[in-house]
Amino acid sequence: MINAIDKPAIFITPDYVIHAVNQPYRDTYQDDVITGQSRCHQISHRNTVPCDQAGESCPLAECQQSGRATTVVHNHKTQHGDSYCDILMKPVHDEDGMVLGYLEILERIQYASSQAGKGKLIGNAPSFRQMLQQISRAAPADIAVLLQGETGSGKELVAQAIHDSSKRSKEAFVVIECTGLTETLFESELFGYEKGAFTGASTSKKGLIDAADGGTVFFDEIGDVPLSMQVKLLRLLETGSYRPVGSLKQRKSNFRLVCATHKNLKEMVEKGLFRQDLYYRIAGFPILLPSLRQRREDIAELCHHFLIQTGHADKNFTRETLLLLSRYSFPGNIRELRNIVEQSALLSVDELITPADLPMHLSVQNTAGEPEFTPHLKTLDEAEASYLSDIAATYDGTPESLAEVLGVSTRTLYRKLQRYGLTLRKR
Ligand SMILES: Nc1ncnc2c1ncn2[C@@H]1O[C@H](COP(=O)(O)OP(=O)(O)OP(=O)(O)O)[C@@H](O)[C@H]1O
Repeated sequence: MINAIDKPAIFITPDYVIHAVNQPYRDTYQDDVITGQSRCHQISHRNTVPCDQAGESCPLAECQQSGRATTVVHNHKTQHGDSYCDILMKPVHDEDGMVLGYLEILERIQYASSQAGKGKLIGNAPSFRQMLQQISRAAPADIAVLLQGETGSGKELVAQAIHDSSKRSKEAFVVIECTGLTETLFESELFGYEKGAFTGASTSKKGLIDAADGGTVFFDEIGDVPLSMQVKLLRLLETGSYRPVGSLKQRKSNFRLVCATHKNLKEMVEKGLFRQDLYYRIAGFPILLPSLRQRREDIAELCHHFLIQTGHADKNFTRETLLLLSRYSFPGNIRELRNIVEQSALLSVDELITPADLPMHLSVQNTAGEPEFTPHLKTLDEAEASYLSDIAATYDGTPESLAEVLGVSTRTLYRKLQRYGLTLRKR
């Protein structure tokens, strides 16, 4: 059975011992597996103890507890260095329904990494990993995804990652920037036009929707589409058909929809600024992107990443500089951090980037009494509480849909909310 799977796969017993392994698994991990002896955590994490004793959730334990298949994103030590893997763990039963062991299938997540310079999306914080898990769930399906997050938090990068790991990845990824689109521009840009449709239309032109046929359309800042255009957008999304300006013929386009916004669309719906029907059409699978403030522990690695990306790989931030950065609020999120890194690298006279090289509003922060930069580490409970608190305040869907996205039962969700004294935002 294992050999018929084209992804890395193993069969393990409840004591974590690997009893069968396929070739893709052997090709992925550096350490040799001795079947009947090696344990999964030794091979994938080089840990002597199971993952749940080393600060990560253990899919085997979860699977044992629930008796059902479970999924989790882990950071594994592979031939390619540290690599995020999307893990599927399934119980395997004998003819009498007794559990024989567990089948673990792994899929490497190519678009993200915990290490600078190794992927497009860099991060390691719990909220970042939660996001990766949601991306991995949503990407292979054709469901409409709504990305919600502050400006500069990586929405476009995530949209691209969803496209790249979908079955449409070989087709076009078309970005439509909705901010500032007038009604005329909206129609001509999206749907195209026929020759002579309006003054200046000396030739016909295909629209972006046509270019996206077979691929993905990313509507950035969907909350900025004025009400008058929302109805046209809804018709396009409902039927997949549209009419180029000046044409009598309907055309069809088959695309996957990903939208992004930094606005609270649900609140806009309540105020009558955004159509409810359009909202439900675009919010098939909402994903909340953490702000940089919610993942401060990633700042040091992101700094390193941007030094490499901007051609300053030979430079380093001093601990004091990292400390100042770790205490800043980053209203512009990762985009702002990237700009700060590039600017301060250019200003530094040698390979060490010091507080004096930071923009003024950062370098004047008082760091007295804070001797060393230490990454902002949280306990797992604190991380869960802060993640749930953010979600509880902003999630727009039903408790059932939220529980499904989070991969827990509705009862578990309510139990956790109660534990941290949280209530879901009123819908
Ligand atoms: N996790 C990440 N790792 C590395 N770079 C990132 C990450 N997230 C975002 N970036 C970088 O930060 C910048 C801003 O990202 P992006 O444009 O995707 O944000 P956005 O949320 O779409 O912004 P806006 O709301 O302004 O449209 C880009 O340069 C992007 O490459």
